[in-house]
Amino acid sequence: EFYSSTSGLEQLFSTEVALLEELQNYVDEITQHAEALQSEIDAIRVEHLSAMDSIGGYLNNPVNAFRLIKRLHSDWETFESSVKGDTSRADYLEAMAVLKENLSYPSQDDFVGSAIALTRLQQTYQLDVAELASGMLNGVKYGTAMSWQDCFVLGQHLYALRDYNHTVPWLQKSMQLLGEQSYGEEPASLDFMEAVVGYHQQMGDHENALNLINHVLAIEPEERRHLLETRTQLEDLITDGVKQGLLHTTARRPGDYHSSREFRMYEQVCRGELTPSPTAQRHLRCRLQRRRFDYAPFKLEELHADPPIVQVHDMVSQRESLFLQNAARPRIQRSTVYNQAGAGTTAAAFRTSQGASFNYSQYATTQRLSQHVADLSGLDMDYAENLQIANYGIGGHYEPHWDSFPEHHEYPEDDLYGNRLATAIYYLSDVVAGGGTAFPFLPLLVTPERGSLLFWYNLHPSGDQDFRTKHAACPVLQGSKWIANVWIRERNQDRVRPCDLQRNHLASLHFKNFD
Ligand SMILES: O=C(O)CCC(=O)C(=O)O
Ligand SMILES: [Fe+2]
Repeated sequence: EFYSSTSGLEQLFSTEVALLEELQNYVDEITQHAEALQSEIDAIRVEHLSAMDSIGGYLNNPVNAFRLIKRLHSDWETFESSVKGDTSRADYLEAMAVLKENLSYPSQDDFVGSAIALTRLQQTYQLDVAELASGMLNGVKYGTAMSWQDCFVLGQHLYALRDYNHTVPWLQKSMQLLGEQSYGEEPASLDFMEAVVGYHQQMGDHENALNLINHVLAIEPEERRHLLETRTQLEDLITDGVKQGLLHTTARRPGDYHSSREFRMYEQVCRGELTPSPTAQRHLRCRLQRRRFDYAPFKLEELHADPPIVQVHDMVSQRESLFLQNAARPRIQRSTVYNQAGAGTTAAAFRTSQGASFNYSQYATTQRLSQHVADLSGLDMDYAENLQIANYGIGGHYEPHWDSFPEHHEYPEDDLYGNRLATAIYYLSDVVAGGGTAFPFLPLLVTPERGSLLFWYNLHPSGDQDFRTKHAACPVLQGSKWIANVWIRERNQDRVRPCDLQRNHLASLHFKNFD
């Protein structure tokens, strides 16, 4: 399970704010010092300028003679000692040492995790590297463009992660951006490009290796003659269609879930490319469902007929959503981001593993969440697990899974609850882009809508797992996603879900080992 959270990033952002402030202090101090010295220099220069007309005449003036001697006797010493006595550098380093003890810093895992999240988004939503690097998402400008160094570091890490397919376009982009720099044709830049040729060669990406060599040779044909031999080799490899190198030898194994048909379907559902057929949707209705007492009826939208999946709108108010987010925020902050001294657990994480768990009785709001599900489903909430609140940041996701436990699941000895009969997910936020709940087999994509509730049964009436209910949280492309999960167990629910003695799970068995 890989979640990532925005609350972690907020902590890192404050880290950078503090670092920036300290560095600004330092720069202000040295600027002040430099300005003081500069005005001394200027004054002496003016003096010299007027002396230039006639040095003899100038020095014959006793006042000028005195001033020259006085400057050399004491002023220059003052300048020197003001440089010697400048504590700004030491002050800065000292302040930094203290800051590092107390601030949150990302770990190596966070760095790798954020690089993976970026390529996950690229993969799932088929984003264009050029667009992404320019700070655009789906044609919308979301941030600053990436530098050639950003692209290079990302490429390098993908290389280290052996994700060569993603490495290639990032290195390519990096070199293109480097070529466009004012210093792009300087020897140091060309040396760098030569080194990157090596990466492309290792990966067996002959085309990009050749392009880069040609680029370098066009700028320095004489100095880079040693590349000619490699160029010929590459040309031959391309002509002969030779496939060698890491790109080809480290291809994904056939058993890899990420290259399975099921996973590709999941990604297509996330992108909105795979949707239920009009026939399947024809009988779906929106309706108002009456409630006990005089509560407003549920605004119920049928999303899928068999297995039935409904989304109920306007269940939780904006205020309640924010209350729940704030209640969960301090508790989902995990220690994957730690401070550099290695002492603190204060900092937040890119990954929220399980989110935070709440007893329904803890707050009036959590009680209401439970009551709504009881009213809607008629199920006995005494047999529900604690409420689980989770937050996904950019790239945060949950790959396809069943909420129900498999047939041979080992329940605790004294288990009174049984399998997870039903799932209810409250969406506690809208999501700007991505972050839908995908059911790859149906194939249904549910768009998170703040305040709504998604509900379905994970088990057939026989108690067998309904394998059609496999679902996932698509990666968040933009924004932050908050949900609250309600899982209701199967015990004592017979009044609402009478047990079927027939094993009627054949309809879903096909999806058990799909691919
Ligand atoms: O976040 C979602 O949309 C789905 C979450 C989920 O499936 C789960 O937490 O089990
Ligand atoms: Fe789930």
